[in-house]
Amino acid sequence: MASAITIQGLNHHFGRGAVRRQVLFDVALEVAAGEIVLLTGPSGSGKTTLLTLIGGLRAAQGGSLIVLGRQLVGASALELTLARREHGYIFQAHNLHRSLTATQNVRMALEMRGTLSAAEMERRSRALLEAVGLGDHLEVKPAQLSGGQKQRVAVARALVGEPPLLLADEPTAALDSRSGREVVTLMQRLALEHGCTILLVTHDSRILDIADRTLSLEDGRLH
Ligand SMILES: Nc1ncnc2c1ncn2[C@@H]1O[C@H](COP(=O)(O)OP(=O)(O)OP(=O)(O)O)[C@@H](O)[C@H]1O
Repeated sequence: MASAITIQGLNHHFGRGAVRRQVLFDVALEVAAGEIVLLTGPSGSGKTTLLTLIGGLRAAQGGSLIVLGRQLVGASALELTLARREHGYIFQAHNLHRSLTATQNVRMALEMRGTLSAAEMERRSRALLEAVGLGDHLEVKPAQLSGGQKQRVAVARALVGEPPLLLADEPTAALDSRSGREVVTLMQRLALEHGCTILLVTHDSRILDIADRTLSLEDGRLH
């Protein structure tokens, strides 16, 4: 099967001079297209750092990091921007726009790509919000939604463009067990229906069963 992510010899340091500190050590990882991989590990072990490197949200410093066929080590700012457009990304904090409704928040992910008509973007955004159980909250702004509902809007926004790669950082941390289960089931369905590859950072033992494989990062080393 084709590879979605191939990492070899990836190291990462934060800071300069005397405060320079290494947080990732010689990471090697191969994730096949369509695979669901969970990444666990203690707080501070480097999970978010690794996810943001794979997502092109920070520049990789050395080694080799090939994501959806693009080499991200040494990539220009433009190349990283192009890479980011191919990923769905769900953050720990939902990062919704406060002034936009749920539907507008989801639509934004499609508007950035600029390939669909306004009517089609509206249709897909509404359909996905309905799929995550927010059909009654389409025109509501984030302030009127619960934490779990906001996170479901964020999930809909990440999935609406049917990305080939979904990167999620603790997507269920703020959710009760029922909404957490709904959110991961939705991701799993996307993976099956569209061959989407999923890399998910989690401490949530309730969702470990959705994984094809679980990896552990400890002190910046992958096990
Ligand atoms: N921008 C930064 N500058 C300096 N150090 C950082 C920066 N971001 C993270 N670190 C440090 O790098 C290490 C790894 O952090 P990271 O956020 O990747 O861990 P994590 O495994 O995701 O933790 P958590 O489970 O608590 O979210 C930590 O020691 C952290 O303090």
